[in-house]
Amino acid sequence: MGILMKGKPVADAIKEELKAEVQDLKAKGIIPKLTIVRVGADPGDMSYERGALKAMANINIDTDARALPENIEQTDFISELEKINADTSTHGILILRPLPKQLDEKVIKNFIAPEKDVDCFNPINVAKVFEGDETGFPPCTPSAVMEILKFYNIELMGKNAVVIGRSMIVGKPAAMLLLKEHATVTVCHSRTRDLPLVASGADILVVGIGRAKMVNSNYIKDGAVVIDVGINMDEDGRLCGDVDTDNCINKASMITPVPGGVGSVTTSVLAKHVVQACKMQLSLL
Ligand SMILES: NC(=O)C1=CN([C@@H]2O[C@H](COP(=O)(O)OP(=O)(O)OC[C@H]3O[C@@H](n4cnc5c(N)ncnc54)[C@H](OP(=O)(O)O)[C@@H]3O)[C@@H](O)[C@H]2O)C=CC1
Ligand SMILES: Nc1nc(=O)c2c([nH]1)NC[C@@H]1CN(c3ccc(C(=O)N[C@@H](CCC(=O)O)C(=O)O)cc3)C=[N+]21
Repeated sequence: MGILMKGKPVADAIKEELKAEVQDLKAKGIIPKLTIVRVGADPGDMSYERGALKAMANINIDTDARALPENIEQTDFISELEKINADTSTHGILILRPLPKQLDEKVIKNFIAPEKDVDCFNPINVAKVFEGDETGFPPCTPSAVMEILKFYNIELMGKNAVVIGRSMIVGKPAAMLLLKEHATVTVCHSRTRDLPLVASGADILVVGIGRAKMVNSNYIKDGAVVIDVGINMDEDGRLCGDVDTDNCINKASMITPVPGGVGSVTTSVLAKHVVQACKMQLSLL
């Protein structure tokens, strides 16, 4: 029987460390601040925003949540963004994505100030993650994956890691972060042939697909460590991952649940990035 790797103790450990750091900053008259930019009212965006605001309040990080109209034009969006870039009281900016289609992410990504870009939208930060340069912020979700692996003492050096999914927010950066820790990384996607065969070669399997419970025990090597990044709704409208946990728990040695796994660590990582951004901007790092 495999062990569930819950996110809460990981999130709590990150938060405790941050609270002390934020207190030290406060003594210097500095309060880190995150500005969240949301366009429209997508339920996924709203739930992430709620979680983020709660996490920041808990750590005493200031927040400013901007809700922009669904039909905002690109020039107006960019001028809003430039104002936030220029506002020295805000240290981190989270733009909830994906943006509606009139807003071209390929253009907008270049406008977010790289030093405030706490979720890796700007290509400068993408390049830093690719290089393994820790002055750049990886996206919070794959960082949360790495925090969980570290917390549960999962050895990565020389291990076979398979990532299913190649998006810029989950799969690709997760692959780069695993590579930095000396895992041998394979990245799979919708065109991968015989996915169960490739996945079952993994000592560590990271799944970020967006297909409810797609990954079953045929994808799992005996004793594998499984990280489920997926956030989906099942037939009964309940939150579930991309991994069929009940089906895999006897084969895997360790597995993250959904809810209560990666998603519950993501907002703590976001807070960590905001504090780091604040310190960098004030030359305290
Ligand atoms: N926990 C958290 O904090 C977060 C969780 N998520 C969740 O993670 C999941 C992935 O999100 P995201 O990366 O944004 O999604 P995307 O839709 O951007 O990417 C999905 C990836 O999965 C691949 N894929 C889709 N279907 C299959 C299949 N049948 N077999 C193999 N590969 C497949 C796609 O391949 P191809 O490239 O070939 O199309 C693509 O690379 C979602 O469930 C999302 O809700 C996302 C962000 C944060
Ligand atoms: N730039 C950007 N980055 C994102 O990471 C991003 C985004 N935009 N837009 C919206 C989606 C959606 N998303 C969620 C993450 C976790 C839960 C979630 O439910 N998490 C917890 C429960 C709540 C909690 O404990 O905070 C869990 O998995 O148990 C929901 C939604 C991130 N996203």
